[in-house]
Amino acid sequence: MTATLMDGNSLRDEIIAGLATQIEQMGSPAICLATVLVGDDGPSQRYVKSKHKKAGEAGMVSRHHGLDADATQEEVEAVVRELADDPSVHGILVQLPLPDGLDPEPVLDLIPAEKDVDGLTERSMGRLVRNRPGLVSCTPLGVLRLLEKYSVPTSGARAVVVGRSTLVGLPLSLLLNRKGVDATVTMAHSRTADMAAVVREADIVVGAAGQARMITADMVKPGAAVIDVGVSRTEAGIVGDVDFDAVAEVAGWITPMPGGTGPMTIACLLENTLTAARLQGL
Ligand SMILES: Nc1nc(=O)c2c([nH]1)NC[C@@H]1CN(c3ccc(C(=O)N[C@@H](CCC(=O)O)C(=O)O)cc3)C=[N+]21
Repeated sequence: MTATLMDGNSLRDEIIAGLATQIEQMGSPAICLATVLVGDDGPSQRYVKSKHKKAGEAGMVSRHHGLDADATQEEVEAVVRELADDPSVHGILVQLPLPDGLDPEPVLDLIPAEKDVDGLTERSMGRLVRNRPGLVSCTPLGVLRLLEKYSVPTSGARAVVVGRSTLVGLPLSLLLNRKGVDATVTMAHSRTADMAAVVREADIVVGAAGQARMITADMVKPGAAVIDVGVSRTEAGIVGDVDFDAVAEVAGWITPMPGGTGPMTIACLLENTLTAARLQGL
């Protein structure tokens, strides 16, 4: 393998240790992250569990609200409303997707901007677009931290983000385009014509489409940084958007999967929770 491995696990540990120190210096206030999970999806339960474990390591407290898969819209909204009104809760994360039949939009609308540790509400997304300070989606933040940590040049670089989800692709494109990061960003998606040619232009490629191993070695410019955010469930387990083994022979940097952007998402969620607590006057 020729590419430098971008190790999300070790950077996560570093970030969490830093958070623990900061919280200790604040006098160890009870900073609380609340998660809401509807249904009994296995992987979602695992992610949520891991979020709670890491919150503890950062010196935070956490709360979980699990609802049955057949919970009604009103029941889900009641839980979120209660957390929104509870001054001892600083961050609220509603695990997406919600089961079929539930509309996420009115649920997310109930999260106050200062508790929106996922950066998904209209207020948070609006602030991001308008370049105002606010909470930003954790996975895109994690991608930026990895690029920074490994000194991947971004200014003037061509970045191609494959996937346009509101959770990852869209906010990440905006962040890469920001002053200070200064990449030239292309948002590619399922209707992009000649995807291979578009990706081949990129100095930074982010796979965030959820299409198993769609980014192949022939699509990658030698020396490019390749970041895998994709999560596809296959019979062989969870598979990323990047054809890792072959791409690692071409790329300059590459994230492993697992061990790349997943752990970074959790680290940045906790970072956002501390920011949220401070926004609330802690
Ligand atoms: N409102 C909301 N916010 C989210 O941030 C959110 C969400 N909904 N829905 C689902 C996705 C997925 N997600 C992951 C988090 C951590 C890992 C992670 O830590 N993965 C480990 C492996 C874990 C395993 O193998 O199960 C790794 O990549 O090393 C993966 C995926 C957050 N998401």
